[in-house]
Amino acid sequence: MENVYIMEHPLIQHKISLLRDKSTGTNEFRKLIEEIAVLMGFEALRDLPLEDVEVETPLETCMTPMIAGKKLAVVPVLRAGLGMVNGITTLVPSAKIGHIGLYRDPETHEPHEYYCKLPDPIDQRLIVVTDPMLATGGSAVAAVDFIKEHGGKNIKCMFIIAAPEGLERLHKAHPDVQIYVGHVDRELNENAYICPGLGDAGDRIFGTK
Ligand SMILES: O=P(O)(O)OC[C@H]1O[C@H](OP(=O)(O)OP(=O)(O)O)[C@H](O)[C@@H]1O
Ligand SMILES: O=c1cc[nH]c(=O)[nH]1
Ligand SMILES: [Mg+2]
Repeated sequence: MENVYIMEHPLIQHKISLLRDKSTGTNEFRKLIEEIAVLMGFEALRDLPLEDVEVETPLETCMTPMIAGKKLAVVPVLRAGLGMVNGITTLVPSAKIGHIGLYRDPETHEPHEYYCKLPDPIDQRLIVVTDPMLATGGSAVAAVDFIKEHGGKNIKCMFIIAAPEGLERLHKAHPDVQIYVGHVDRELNENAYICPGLGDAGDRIFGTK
C-alpha cells in the first residue's frame, strides 16, 4: 500500500515484544513506548527538509545542512498517544504540540471527542499524529478528519501496533496521509481489541483499569 510503512527494525520489534508481555509494569511500559517513538520518529522524519547554512568550524567556514524552519506539530490522540510525545520531541525539541481527546465507546467502539486544541495556523506545518494503537481505525480517521478541517495538509500518523482492518480503513479514508506502523497484528476480537496486541495501551501507560 502506497504511503504505508511497516517498521522492520529489530530494535523496534524487540521492544514491541516487551510491551506485549503482561508482566511488564507501568514504569517500563511507559519507557518502552517512548523509546519506540524515538526509533519510529527517526524513520518517519527522514524526509524533513534541509537547508544549507554557513557554519564556522575551527578550520574554515563551510555551508552545511540543517533542518529548514521549525514547522513540526506533534498531535497525540489522548490518552495513549501522549506516551509517544516525548519520543518525538527528543528528536525535534522545538515542535509544537496539539491534543485530540477521543475515547472509544465500550459498546459501539465509536470514538467520542472530548478535547481538541491544535497549534494555529497549522496549514504550513508537518503534523505527526501519535497513538500506540490502530484498532478499528475509527479514532484515527476522526483525528485526521479534525486536523484537515482545521487546515492541516501534510500529515503523518504513527502507530506502534495496528490491526489490518484499521490500517485499511485509515488508508482508504485518507490515502494522502503517510502511515507508520511498528507491527501489524493478526485481527480484532469481538470487543475490538487487537490480538495478540498488548491490551489497553492507555491503561498500561497511566496505570489505570
Ligand atoms: O482504532 P480504534 O478502534 O478507534 O481504537 C484505537 C483507540 O483506542 C485507544 O484509545 P481509548 O479509546 O482506549 O482511549 P484511552 O487512550 O484514553 O485509553 C487507542 O489509544 C486509540 O486511540
Ligand atoms: O487493543 C486495543 C484496541 C484499542 N485500544 C487499545 O488500547 N488496545
Ligand atoms: Mg484505552
